[in-house]
Amino acid sequence: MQEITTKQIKNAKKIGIVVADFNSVVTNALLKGAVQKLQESSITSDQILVVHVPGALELSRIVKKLSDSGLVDGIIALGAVIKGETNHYDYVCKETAAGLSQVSIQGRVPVMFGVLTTESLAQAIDRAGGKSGNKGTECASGIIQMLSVEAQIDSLV
Ligand SMILES: Nc1c(NC[C@H](O)[C@H](O)[C@H](O)CO)[nH]c(=O)[nH]c1=O
Ligand SMILES: CC(=O)[C@@H](O)COP(=O)(O)O
Repeated sequence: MQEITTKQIKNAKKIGIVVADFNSVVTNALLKGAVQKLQESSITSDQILVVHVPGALELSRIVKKLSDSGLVDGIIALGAVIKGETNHYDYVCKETAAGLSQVSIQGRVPVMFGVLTTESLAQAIDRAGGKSGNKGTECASGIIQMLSVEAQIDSLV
């Protein structure tokens, strides 16, 4: 049985991080966690490109543009969608998830879904470096794994 396992990425890869500024107290914490984890994985600052967008709904368009550009080898999309009084939350969550998933599956590079979708600000804070971890850190680990796995598959072709 041949198994493709997670390894450090070999070649100098560039990672794009597209971050929504809506709920920036939370999304900046996600960004910090992602950058810190990438640097712990030997990714230098020169290999990281950070792009800001207004809100979660704008992530998909810019992630696709960045994916198509050839500037990066993988992308982390970060956002924080927090439920309000109306059902607008449902639309923002659904369309953001669908858009990013489409870009990841059909686009040039893998995209990690680092968009929190929570019932409250407290829940979001817990997941941006609080007691429930940091979704940005998780996505940084994930993109490293994806780049390694994809490179290993390519080497078998
Ligand atoms: N309510 C949240 C939003 N709403 C804004 C949308 O994402 C979008 O920017 C607007 O509809 C204009 O197109 N965005 C978040 O990221 N988080 C929210 O909680
Ligand atoms: C997720 C949202 O769009 C939300 O913040 C909007 O708040 P509201 O439903 O109270 O208008």
